[in-house]
Amino acid sequence: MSWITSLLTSISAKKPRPDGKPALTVRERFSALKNLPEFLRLIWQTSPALTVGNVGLRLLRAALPVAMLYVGQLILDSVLALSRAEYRPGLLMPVSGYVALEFGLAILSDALGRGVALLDSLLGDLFANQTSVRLMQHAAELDLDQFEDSAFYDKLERARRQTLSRTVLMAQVLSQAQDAITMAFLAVGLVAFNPWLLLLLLVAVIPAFLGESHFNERSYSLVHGWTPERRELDYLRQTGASDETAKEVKIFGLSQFLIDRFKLLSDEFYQQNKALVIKRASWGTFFAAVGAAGYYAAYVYIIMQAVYGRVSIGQLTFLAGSFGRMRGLLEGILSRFSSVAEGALYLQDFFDFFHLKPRIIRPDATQAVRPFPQPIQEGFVFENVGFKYRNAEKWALRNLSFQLRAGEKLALVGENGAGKTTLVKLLSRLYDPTEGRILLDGYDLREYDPAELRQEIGVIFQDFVRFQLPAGQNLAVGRIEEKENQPRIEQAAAQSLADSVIAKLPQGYDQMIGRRFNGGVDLSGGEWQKIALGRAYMRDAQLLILDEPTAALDARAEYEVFQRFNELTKGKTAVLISHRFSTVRMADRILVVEHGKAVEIGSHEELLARGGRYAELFQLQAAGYR
Ligand SMILES: Nc1ncnc2c1ncn2[C@@H]1O[C@H](COP(=O)(O)OP(=O)(O)OP(=O)(O)O)[C@@H](O)[C@H]1O
Repeated sequence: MSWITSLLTSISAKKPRPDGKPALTVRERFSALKNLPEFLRLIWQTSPALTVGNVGLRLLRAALPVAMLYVGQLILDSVLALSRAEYRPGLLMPVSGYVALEFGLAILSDALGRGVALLDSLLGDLFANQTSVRLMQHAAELDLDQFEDSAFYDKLERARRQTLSRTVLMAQVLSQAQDAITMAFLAVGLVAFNPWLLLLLLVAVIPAFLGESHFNERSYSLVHGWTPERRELDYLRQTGASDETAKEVKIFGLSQFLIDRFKLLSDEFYQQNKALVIKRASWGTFFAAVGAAGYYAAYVYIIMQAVYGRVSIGQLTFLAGSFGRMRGLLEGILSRFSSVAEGALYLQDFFDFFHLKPRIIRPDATQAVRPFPQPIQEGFVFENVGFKYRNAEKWALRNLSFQLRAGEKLALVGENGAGKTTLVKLLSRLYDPTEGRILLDGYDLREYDPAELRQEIGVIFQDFVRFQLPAGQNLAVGRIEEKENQPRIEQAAAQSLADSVIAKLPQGYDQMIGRRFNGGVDLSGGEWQKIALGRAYMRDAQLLILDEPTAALDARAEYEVFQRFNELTKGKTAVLISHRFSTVRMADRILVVEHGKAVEIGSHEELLARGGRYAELFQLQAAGYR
């Protein structure tokens, strides 16, 4: 009897999951089902008409099996009666009527089955599309720092992967209801004959159900625990073969390194999964045999009843057919139940992602939202601002105080990692300070609507995005509402010197740039930078921020860009980050940042005269040119 002990241990043991957490209990598995109503509501919202149609067809279909079995019984009994009677004309009439009825039911059943499959697939596609859109919308609302958290990525990843499999869950939940109704119809006949048969059925099927749900939970845990590694696998696959990485992968001969890592991870997953699926298949075979034994016991019982003449041959086929179908249905319902429960566990991840809330939002209804000043009067004041990145030990900025006056051009200088880009991110409220505050015209930046603030700020980051879009649209992303406004796009291109780049493209503003898509043309680093700069000019922003906007430009282009920048931003506030002192010195004032603190602020001349940090850095660079 050791196999029974082993089965029971295997099913009831609370083995740790691969992610280190204990295995889910039956109660936890059931409690995941609470996600289903919300899920059904989402399906209903996708298309009420398709949902009603789907449920209606399934209800009709649910009644068909019992009707067909019953007509089968009538046919058989009348044929047997006929075979015993003398032939008389007209005697065949009822039989042919029954056969015609069964034929009609068979056609109807097929048509309904196809109708259900069609509505399932239409509803499923719509649901997947709408979910992807919701996913993108929600991701767009979240804060930048949430994107920098790897736990967040795991959630996003799981939510993404589940968009498609949710449509399978939908079909499963609906089939579950349909089969339950069919079972109820069939059960009526079976209970009338002998209620104990129903019990036998349950006993035969329940071990299979427990086994299934146990293995479903194990496989959920395996997949769940492996999310970070699966993200890494995707990353390795992408890095090993993509246009963006091909150059360095080749030059540094990295492909074997990437392949080895991929193999190591994927083999490990394969081994763990293999062990699980083999166990699952073995137990599955055993449980199926238990189910079959129950079925044949009942079958023998019904046959005996027919032999003793307690039921007719027609009833024998009806009962045996009902029992067989019920076994199939019950097995289906129970095993689907565990995969529905598994789906519901995955739904938890899906809803978890949607429950993530951004923190940088419009002030709530109890506080008045301060209108953005038109124009800015005093400017921005940093008061003892400190900022620490999520999961970072070190402060990126600390005790930072200075004023960015309205209408001035302020340059930020400092060594790598000093905190310049971080300062700019706080100014544009991609993050909020961990300590201290930033004031705009005397009020905390948090009192303004972040969306309005971002409209008034134009930022071009050093790691700006090279959108795989036509040249014109690549500029228009600076103000996407104006994407059809060709004169405006051309003007921005002229201001940022991107016009000469675009003039060389075979299809001008319509030329796809970047190599990802057909016919795309790639640009040089400096050419991309000119396009990105054009985005800043697309905006009507009161504050322009350029984070190393000219690092890839040649000396002449850089000089020209800044001449223009000064003319074009007259009266506007601007922040420039640059390591080139030829650029920096054009600013009205210069702020020197060191280890997250402001160490000096003043004009080029003032700072040189002071002979401090700026003067030292300036001399250092100037010496290189002598
Ligand atoms: N997303 C992030 N998560 C954690 N730490 C970060 C993040 N971004 C920057 N840091 C850290 O914050 C500090 C300041 O970085 P920041 O990018 O502001 O420097 P920077 O002055 O702009 O440097 P560079 O001249 O190299 O562009 C650095 O120590 C950096 O490692």
